Amino acid sequence: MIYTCTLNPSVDYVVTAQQIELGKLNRATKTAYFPGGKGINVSRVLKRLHVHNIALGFIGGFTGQFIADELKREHILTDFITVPGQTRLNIKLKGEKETEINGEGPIISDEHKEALIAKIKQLKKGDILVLAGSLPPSVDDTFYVTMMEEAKKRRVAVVVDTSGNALKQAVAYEPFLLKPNQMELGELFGVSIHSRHQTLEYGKKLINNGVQHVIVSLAGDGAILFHKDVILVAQAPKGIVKNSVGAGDSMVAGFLAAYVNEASLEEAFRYSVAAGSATAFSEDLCTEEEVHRLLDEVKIIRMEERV
Ligand SMILES: Nc1ncnc2c1ncn2[C@@H]1O[C@H](COP(=O)(O)OP(=O)(O)OP(=O)(O)O)[C@@H](O)[C@H]1O
Ligand SMILES: O=P(O)(O)OC[C@@]1(O)O[C@H](CO)[C@@H](O)[C@@H]1O
Repeated sequence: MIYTCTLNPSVDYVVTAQQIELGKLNRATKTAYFPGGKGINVSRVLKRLHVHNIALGFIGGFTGQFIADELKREHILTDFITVPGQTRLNIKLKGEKETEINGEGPIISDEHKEALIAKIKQLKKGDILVLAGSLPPSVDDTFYVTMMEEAKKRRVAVVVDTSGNALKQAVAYEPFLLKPNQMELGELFGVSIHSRHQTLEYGKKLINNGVQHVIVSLAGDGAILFHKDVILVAQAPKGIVKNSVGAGDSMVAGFLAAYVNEASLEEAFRYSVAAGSATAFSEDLCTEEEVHRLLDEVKIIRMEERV
């Protein structure tokens, strides 16, 4: 079974306006709410790709209830821990450019943290655990470490899609998959990456440190997959970007969906990039139909060098 874990879910409030001027009254031309948070996005895309999964994490208040209701409506299994306070509302402003304002999230008590660890202790060898997104302010980075330790003891494969210190600490646990974007890859090594050469250098370092698969996402420029035997470079399909929120999460879901269906590494990577781009070209997350439509448009080059 695949478990996604979103410690800090969100309701994504997407506001479209022709012009956004700070300090003025701006009127939206369109508004929409989506259940959000990185792990929840992974769960929603996996389900659309017919892969059963269970969403874990903390939810609270009317916003948390909205997430639970929406996932239920989409027939996604959940095993959330309900906490006092409100799940955050993240604002996604779509004017000429995309601007995001992410909330902080509720306070999580020690009792609720332990309840989540107890759920991780129920996972079994062969399960996959996706740890995705930021941590609420009351949960420190070592919480991901505790979860990874429990997962490792049980030979559960771990996927990590987060940033900052939490991402840095994940490397030592030899995760199955890391999906940093170029900026997050740089942050991992305390550098800022500006060239393909540097992306290759630091991606390879992660593999040499024991990470099994690394996908560095490069937005409209595609992505690079690193594995000990091969490096694959993908060009993203061209299209009109409607919403890049969740594109990276869709990549994670696409890769896992293909992997559990025993696709080759190259096929899984192709599926991953197609899913990322399909989300970028959609208002909400991608649909299976759109992912399949884009598959042939993902151009992959196999690099000769081994890591
Ligand atoms: N402009 C675009 N055109 C085509 N594909 C895109 C575009 N932007 C994103 N994608 C697709 O989505 C994938 C992930 O994008 P990106 O690198 O922006 O992820 P991210 O930074 O993790 O995003 P997020 O945190 O918003 O989910 C890319 O590898 C690509 O396949
Ligand atoms: O604040 P975090 O946890 O880093 O990111 C949260 C978030 O921006 O990520 C998802 C897109 O990847 C959105 O659904 C959500 O609002």
